[in-house]
Amino acid sequence: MGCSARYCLLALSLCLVTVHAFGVRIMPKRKKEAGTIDDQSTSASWWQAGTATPFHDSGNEFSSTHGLVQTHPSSISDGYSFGSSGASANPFVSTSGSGPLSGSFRSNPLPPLTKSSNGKTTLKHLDFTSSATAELRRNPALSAPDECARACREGEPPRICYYHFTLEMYTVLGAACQVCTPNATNVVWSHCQCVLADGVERGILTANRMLPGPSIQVCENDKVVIDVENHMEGMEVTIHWHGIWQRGSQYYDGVPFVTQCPIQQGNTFRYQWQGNAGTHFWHAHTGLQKLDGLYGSIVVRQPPSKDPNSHLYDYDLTTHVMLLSDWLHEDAAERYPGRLAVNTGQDPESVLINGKGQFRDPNTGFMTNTPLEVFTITPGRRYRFRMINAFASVCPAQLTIEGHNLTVIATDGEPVQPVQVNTIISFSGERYDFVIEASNRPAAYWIQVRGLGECGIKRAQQLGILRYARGPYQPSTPAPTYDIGIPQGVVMNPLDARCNIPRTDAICVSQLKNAQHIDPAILQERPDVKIFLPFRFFVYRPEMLFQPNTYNRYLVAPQGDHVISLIDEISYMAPPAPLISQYDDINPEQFCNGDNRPANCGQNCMCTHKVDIPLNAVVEMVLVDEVQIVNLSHPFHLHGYSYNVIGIGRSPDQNVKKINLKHALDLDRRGLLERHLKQGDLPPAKDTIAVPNNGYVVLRFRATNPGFWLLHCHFLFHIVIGMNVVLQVGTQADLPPVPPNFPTCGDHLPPIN
Ligand SMILES: NCCC(=O)NCCc1ccc(O)c(O)c1
Repeated sequence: MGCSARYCLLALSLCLVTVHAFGVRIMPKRKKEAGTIDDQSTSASWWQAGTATPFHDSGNEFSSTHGLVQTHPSSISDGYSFGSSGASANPFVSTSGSGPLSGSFRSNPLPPLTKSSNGKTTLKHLDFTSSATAELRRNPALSAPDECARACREGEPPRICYYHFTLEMYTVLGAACQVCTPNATNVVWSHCQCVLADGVERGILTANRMLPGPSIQVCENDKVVIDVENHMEGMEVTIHWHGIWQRGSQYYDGVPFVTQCPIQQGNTFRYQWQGNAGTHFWHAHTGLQKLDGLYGSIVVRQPPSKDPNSHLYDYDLTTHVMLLSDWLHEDAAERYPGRLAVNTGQDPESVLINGKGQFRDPNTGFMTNTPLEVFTITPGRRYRFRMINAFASVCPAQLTIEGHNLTVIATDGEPVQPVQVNTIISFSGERYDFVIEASNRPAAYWIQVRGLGECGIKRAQQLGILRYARGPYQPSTPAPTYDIGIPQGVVMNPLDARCNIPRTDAICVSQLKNAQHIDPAILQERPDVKIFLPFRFFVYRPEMLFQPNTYNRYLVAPQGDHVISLIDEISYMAPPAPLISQYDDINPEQFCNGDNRPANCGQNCMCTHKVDIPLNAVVEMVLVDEVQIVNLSHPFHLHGYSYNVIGIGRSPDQNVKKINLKHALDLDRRGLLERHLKQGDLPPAKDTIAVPNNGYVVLRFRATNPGFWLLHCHFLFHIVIGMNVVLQVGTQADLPPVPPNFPTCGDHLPPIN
């Protein structure tokens, strides 16, 4: 079969790649499969006809796909043993280092995972041998990523965990895919730079040529150091560590012009922080870069004795992170400010699970046959999974796993009393940790992630596989489709947000109970500070927006409205220099808030929205949805804190069709805002919460972390049109000093000579 080079390079499952002295020769591995398209040589994508099939190598349980070791060969050899059941070996034992890091250790009876050149076990998709070797060699105090991803033990000394992210413009299905895809002898190339995504070629942005970028997995009290080296042509960047409170490291929160100057092209910026426990993630906070691929997971583990839910699971594996993202087949910038005729709106084409998936072209019906993500479990064991919603679009994500209940044990890094559900709906920026018991028939089961809301139009979804070790690779049931999915059963976080009625079909976030002690001051009747923040869009009339000599920003929403975002009638504009490090360089007139609106600031009032909060105050915030678009609930993320979710609701007044600030204030006056403050109420702690459309949420926190903290809708396109506000907690005097040689920036407007 004279297969064209291009096709074979892409169609990994059909071809063997044999390396000869003269180069790479490509040969058919087996006869063409029924339904396989064998001439897509002109296509930029990796297609097959028919339904989704999990990609796997020829039956070797320890094989990887395209050089990435995706799953643990066996949870026995690769588990963190947190329970009494089952001794486990930690796979991340440094051959040169201090020996076994977990309590129990037994030799691995199975073939080893990929070995890197230094002989360490590596997991490429976690970048556990990082590109940081130079710094690591220079400084023996630093631990490598694979040394830090370990079981955490009380009394064990903390480490300094070092990461190096090289940010670049890169490509899905680029030429790297020619040199390190799996081959006949299953040689695994541990640093394969091939990014497959959903099998559709496009330009992307990457950290270390990976999608998602490197995973940061450490123990509580470890110090995390990340050198971010920006080589994206003509782009500046900051990285935000979503969920990390940055107490004492306020300068490293990664918000452009709030906590730092953006990192210029060619520059390296060193972030340093200590992580609060939980499932978090990192992502670019500049422009639209996050949607083009700049994100990755963060897991800060604890000794089991410190996790109130540790008795519920046996394993907390490094590979059981489930990062969900939405995916376009073009640069995100193509959708901003937005188009009117084709590719309108901002809805994604596709969804990825840990950067993997397949895509069915709605026009041709052809499906790419790139690998699906596979999570391996062993019968009888209980596993902690850590789900991260890294979506950028407005679509909620619905996760369902065939044949398995999900026991939710934490959200946004904070433990909750366990609740059992069958499906989890999450919004951009949220995390849900759940336990799966491998108690079903040993087989392979579908994982379905559906994009809801606006994503229903394109029916964007993705599949993954939950596989029992030594069982079959392929689920025996037909692949769930968008319309005929896995039965949803009990829903975590129902879209209808009907939260103040007893119901058996759903559990709201406000019905979760915190699994930890709550500061009694949080539950006192009157908070020290109460802030009502209504938010909405302002819709421009074209005559106003395109007034000659004016250049106001805008987003073309899905229905063609030209909008900006308002919080308390203000659209956030970043100042020209960072608040935290160059406060005095900023013209005070730049600042504003609801009580201090600039003179003549019209309906599209744009300024640096800043609300001042005294240090240590008990703060209550009421976020009120004045957008009032059915099916659109905005997830608000607060930097620097977790808040307690005191209440979620809608107007109890049947005559009120639409909630607004005035009505919310009235409800509050009449004591009708839902607040769970009774003795024994245990409002859960979160850092990202969806405000139900036409509803409100009541949040509280004690402002013990001084700094400049962004509070914003986590939808990416709403951030860039101003749905943000900065909370300044305390004063400059409460903050640690600016790190030495902290980069500066600002306007350059010298006198004209
Ligand atoms: N009567 C208000 C009309 C309005 O606000 N139109 C905007 C709708 C919108 C904006 C941004 C989005 O991302 C989105 O999905 C929808």
